[in-house]
Amino acid sequence: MKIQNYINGEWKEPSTGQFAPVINPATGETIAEVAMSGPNDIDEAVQAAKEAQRQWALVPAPKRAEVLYRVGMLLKERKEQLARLLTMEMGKVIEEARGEVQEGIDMAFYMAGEGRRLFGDTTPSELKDKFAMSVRVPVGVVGIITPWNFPIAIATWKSFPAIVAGNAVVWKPAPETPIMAQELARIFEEAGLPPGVFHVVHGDGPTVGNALVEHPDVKVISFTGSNEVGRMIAEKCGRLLKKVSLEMGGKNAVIVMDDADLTLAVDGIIWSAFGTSGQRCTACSRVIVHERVKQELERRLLEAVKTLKIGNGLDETVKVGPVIHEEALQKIDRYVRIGVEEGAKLLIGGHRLREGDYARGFYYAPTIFTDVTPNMRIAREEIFGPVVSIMSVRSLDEAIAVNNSVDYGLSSAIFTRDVNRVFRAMRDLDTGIVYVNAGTTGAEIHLPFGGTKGTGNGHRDSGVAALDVFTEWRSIYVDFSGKLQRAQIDTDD
Ligand SMILES: NC(=O)c1ccc[n+]([C@@H]2O[C@H](COP(=O)([O-])OP(=O)(O)OC[C@H]3O[C@@H](n4cnc5c(N)ncnc54)[C@H](O)[C@@H]3O)[C@@H](O)[C@H]2O)c1
Repeated sequence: MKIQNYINGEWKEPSTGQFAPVINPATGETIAEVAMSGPNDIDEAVQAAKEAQRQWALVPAPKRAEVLYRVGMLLKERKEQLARLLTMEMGKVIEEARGEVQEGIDMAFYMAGEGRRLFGDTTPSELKDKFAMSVRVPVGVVGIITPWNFPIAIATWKSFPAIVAGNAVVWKPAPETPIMAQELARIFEEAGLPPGVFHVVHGDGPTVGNALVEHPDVKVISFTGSNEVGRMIAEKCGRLLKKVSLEMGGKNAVIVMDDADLTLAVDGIIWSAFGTSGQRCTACSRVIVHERVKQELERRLLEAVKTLKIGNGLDETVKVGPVIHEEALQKIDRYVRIGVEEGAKLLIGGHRLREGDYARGFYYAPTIFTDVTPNMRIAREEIFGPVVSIMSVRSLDEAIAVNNSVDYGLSSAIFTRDVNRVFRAMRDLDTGIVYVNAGTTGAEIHLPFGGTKGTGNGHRDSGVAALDVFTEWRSIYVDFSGKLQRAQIDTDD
């Protein structure tokens, strides 16, 4: 399968004529080839998007929303087929792949509903016979740049609100996972989205991603990915005075207090630490446990990890799939060596899996460190693999301080039965998402998604908050007095 760009409603060869292999991480096999485009392809897509956007913005929003309803229905019909393709290109287990497609379905219906809202504000004017309101208007052409770990969900979080708000979209997916991008473009086409409103240009970050960021006709960049790349993009957008929304990494912690339901805590930790092989921005990579229950929690975690079946995610009984590629495996392994050198104690795992069926894919054993201290690198830096570090504390105050001591602020969780502790945690955990008696993953699409500190720059994906990224506020004053009324001057006082 040769994956082309989708520009102005047509499938096109990249101007470079170049393609790169797409590898199934479970088997190491090449399953497709993806276009490696150049800046010219971005320019062509942006010019077409600019043209199409003018007409699209004139379509009433409830009519724009009807396209999203049809997109939602098509995603629903094809859920199983899409989930299987997703598992093949990205590696996550089939159950999670179905969940990811479901996020897209939910987002389609939710944002279709926004087509009949897109609420503005009316407010009294300070002058007589004058009407004041503010309305959302589209920004124009939106550039979307996404990572490989959620190849379809993140694109739906960004493109659906952008499109319902009347923008056109140029999307650069991660080169590791182009198949989902191809499928989403096909679905938009079948749903009747006019040509030119949605484009996909494949390629690498420094060439194609950068061309999108720097293009003068792209008014907003919505980026999800690593902190290093996000910072670089933010610097460029700062110089260009371009609006940019950044969703980046996490170093998310589960706090387990001494009154916690430990069975539930173990389930929550295992699911959020080893689901998607730890390759979620919200993955649990730290456990902050009260010293009184540390030993018991460790014993139960060890037992649970031993039952996890690792392998090809297409097998329904597999719970942990491969990681994305060799480079990721090496990075994870480097961090494990660092942890050992820093003096952390390896409870389980800490090595690649190479034997038998694992020989050709990219597998890492679920890994738990204990006796980790908050200043160690494995407790501070994002590893993005199935590695979790246990730290012990003596109080809730200390747990909150340790949670908040890292540079990231995406997600956190607390297990406790004490309502006072729950409300303290809800107030004081410095993360964009807080879970009570659940793991650090599991966001729902109608709530804002994003984080504080090094995780982002204050914007949010999902929920109504996403519309703030893809619209501008326009304040409108209508004076029906028939005379010139000067604000702040022609008042009665
Ligand atoms: N907070 C969130 O919502 C969220 C969600 C998922 C993943 N992530 C983060 O994503 C990271 C993993 O994904 P990744 O390895 O694909 O990230 P990455 O930053 O390497 O790549 C993300 C995207 O940026 C592009 N890119 C790379 N260099 C670029 C450049 N110079 N200019 C423009 N674009 C460029 C890539 O091609 C890719 O499409 C992790 O750090 C993870 O935490 C965050």
